[in-house]
Amino acid sequence: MSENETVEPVIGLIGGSGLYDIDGLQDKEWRTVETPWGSPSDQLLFGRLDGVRCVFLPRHGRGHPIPPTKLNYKANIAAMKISGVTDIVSLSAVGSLKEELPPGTFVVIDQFIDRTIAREKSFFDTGCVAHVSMADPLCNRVGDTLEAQARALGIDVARGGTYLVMEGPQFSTRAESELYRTWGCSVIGMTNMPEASLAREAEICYATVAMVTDYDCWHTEHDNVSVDSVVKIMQANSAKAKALVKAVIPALGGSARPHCHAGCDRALEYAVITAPEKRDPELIAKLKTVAGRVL
Ligand SMILES: CSC[C@H]1O[C@H](OP(=O)(O)O)[C@H](O)[C@@H]1O
Ligand SMILES: Nc1ncnc2[nH]cnc12
Repeated sequence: MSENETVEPVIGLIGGSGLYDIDGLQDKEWRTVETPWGSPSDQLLFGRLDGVRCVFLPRHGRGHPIPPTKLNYKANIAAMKISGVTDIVSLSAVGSLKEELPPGTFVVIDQFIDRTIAREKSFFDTGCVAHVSMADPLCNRVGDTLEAQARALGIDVARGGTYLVMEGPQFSTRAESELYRTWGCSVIGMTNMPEASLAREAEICYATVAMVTDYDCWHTEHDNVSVDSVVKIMQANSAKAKALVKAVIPALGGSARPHCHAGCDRALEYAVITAPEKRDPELIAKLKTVAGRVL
């Protein structure tokens, strides 16, 4: 895409715990999308909202059969790219690491600390090496829209904050929770990395609405996190989450837009370092589905 070209936005939504479908889409159709990295968590739900094309993926699959470590993050992001998605909104349940972020708050985060240890983190590999910038790991343009729409709906929203990504599936020990608090982290969850870094490699804008469901296990006046409490709060939040999705899709996709001013859609511009004659043709063929613009 040249500097002056515009892009027709297609909005991707990745629904986390408690969000396995979305209402109000027109021309809804669940479709199987295969990728060179295997199958995504489930079929993808294609549809339109106010004329804007959107694609929904339940991150853990419908019925939540897949744990955070076993998610095929590469297939999930590749399936979004293959489906033409330009902007991803991740909707995720998180624990709060700050007193001032009580359950029910929506946090439009702006940073990650990635403590995961058992996940494949890059589409690139031996035979084609690339290093993208993750200094600003979330798309500010999409984040601004999420914040503005949430405020307009009267949702309690905080802008900015660091999401600590833990491996799981067990929740944190109290010592870990306290440690992450001393690091200044705002919220904790198990899924948004490497999802966000793979979206960056695929040049898809990516932002997260982290929906606080609990105070993890550090707060002396609140119960320790449990699945039961997460699900209860997600159910209580679901009307707000649905309203936000309905508002954000037309706000992000209402008209053709130029390049993302945050630069996410050109993240690979100077990232590939492997000399053309040293590239592995088999890997390049796979990579063309996500990084075709620069290969
Ligand atoms: C069911 S509580 C733990 C679970 O919830 C969050 O998932 P998601 O980010 O997909 O909403 C958290 O990261 C854990 O995977
Ligand atoms: N306290 C917590 N830790 C990790 N993931 C979560 N998802 C929701 N609450 C969480």
